[in-house]
This record gives sequence, C-alpha cells and structure tokens, in this order.
Amino acid sequence: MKPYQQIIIQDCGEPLVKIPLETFVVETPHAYQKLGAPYHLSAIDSPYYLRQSVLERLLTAQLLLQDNYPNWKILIFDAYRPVEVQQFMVDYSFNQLLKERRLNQHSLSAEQHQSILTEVYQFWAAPSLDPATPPPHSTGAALDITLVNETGTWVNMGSEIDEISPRSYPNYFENSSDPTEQNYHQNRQILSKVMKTAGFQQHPNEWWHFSWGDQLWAWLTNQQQNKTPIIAKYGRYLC
Ligand SMILES: C[C@@H](N)C(=O)N[C@H](C)C(=O)O
Ligand SMILES: [Zn+2]
Repeated sequence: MKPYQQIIIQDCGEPLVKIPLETFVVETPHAYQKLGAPYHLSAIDSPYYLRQSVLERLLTAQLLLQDNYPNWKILIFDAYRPVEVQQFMVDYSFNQLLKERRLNQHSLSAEQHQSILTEVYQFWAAPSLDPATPPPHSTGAALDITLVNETGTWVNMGSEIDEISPRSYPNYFENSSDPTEQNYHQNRQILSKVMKTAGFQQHPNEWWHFSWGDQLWAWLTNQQQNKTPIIAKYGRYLC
C-alpha cells in the first residue's frame, strides 16, 4: 500500500462531466483505446470525463497558461479511467517491459516477476476495487496532460508520457548543463506552474500527472502544510 492510500475519502458526490474537447487538444484515437483497452465494460465509456470542480480548475490552468503563452493549449492525454482499463494498462505495461528485456513471462522467477511489477507500480496505480484505495484516475480527479504550442505542435518535455524510467520524474533535467535538456525542464515547469497555481498537485514520479481532490492530492497537500490534515473529496466514481 502507498502512503497516500491511507487518506480517508469522503466522496462529495459531485458528478463526472464531459470535458469540452473543443476547448482543449486531444489525441484521436485515444492512446489506450488504440491499444484495445476495454472501455466498453464501463458505463462511462470515454476517458474524456472529469469531476466538475476538477474541470473548472483545468479551465483556469489553461487561462493562466494563455496569459503568458497566447494560443498554447493543454493536451489531455487521459482523464477518467475505469478500473478495468487500469488493469489492462498495468498488464500492458508489464508485458511491454518483458518485451523490451526479451524476457518470457513463463520463465520468470517469482522474484523477477515481483521486481518488474514493482517497477510498473512506480508509475501505475494498482487496479484496486477496494473503495478505500481507488486508482486515482477512476475517481475522475486525475489527469495526464502535456502542452501544445501556437502551431499545434507538442511541446517537448524530454520523455514520452507513460515512459517507465527516471526521465519521467518531473525534475529529472533540472541540473542538466545541456541547453536542450534545460529547455525540457523549463517546459515541464511551465506546465506544473499553471497546474499548481490552479490548485492541482503533481505526481512525484510523473511530469504529466496532476490531480485535485483525490487521496494523492490530499496526502501531498498535508505534507506541504502544517494545518489540520485534509481528506480526499473523491473516491472511485460509481455511476
Ligand atoms: C502512468 C500514468 N498514465 C498514470 O496515470 N499513473 C498514475 C499514478 C495512475 O495510474 O493513477
Ligand atoms: Zn495519470
């Protein structure tokens, strides 16, 4: 269990709302739908939903971005994710690591299996159905995003979304003396600054993952302030 999963959840009952796709940028087809992720098993069969207040904050973040970078936009890579899709992506990522390392699942020792799973879980939440430990995206409070510039080109952050490697850590390029890598860091800073100003918290291992109101958000907020601890506003979204 991760420390943030001990945070108590008191779901405020806010609805999941459709993201106005014309206001942001999205990839079509969606990356996980392209892989065959089973959205059809969920009553909400699209990733482009968020809790109402989370969407409002995302709109604020994009306005803040455009104060300094007119015509830049937030690209929504992923938002609401049913637990079935979380399971599919954990399995997919595990199998990708095996492929990259030319390993065969059936000849793995128990230790090897556990060690690869631990790597996957550094970046993916467990597909838990326990109401006390929902995967962040299944609450409708988390989203994976990047930026596109005025020409519609993805701003270069120096690594791919979902890459299982230290390059995904938000400050990975912070102390680099290479100008290109310094630029990646600046780009990541632009993204995290507008999101944090709008109230979001960022996943410690992922430059692209932000949330508002879920357990990780509450846990990180409590770490940063010496006030009465807060609890999570959103649990797994139940239709
Ligand atoms: C890996 C990425 N797409 C992601 O969403 N990670 C977080 C931690 C999650 O699975 O909730
Ligand atoms: Zn995420």
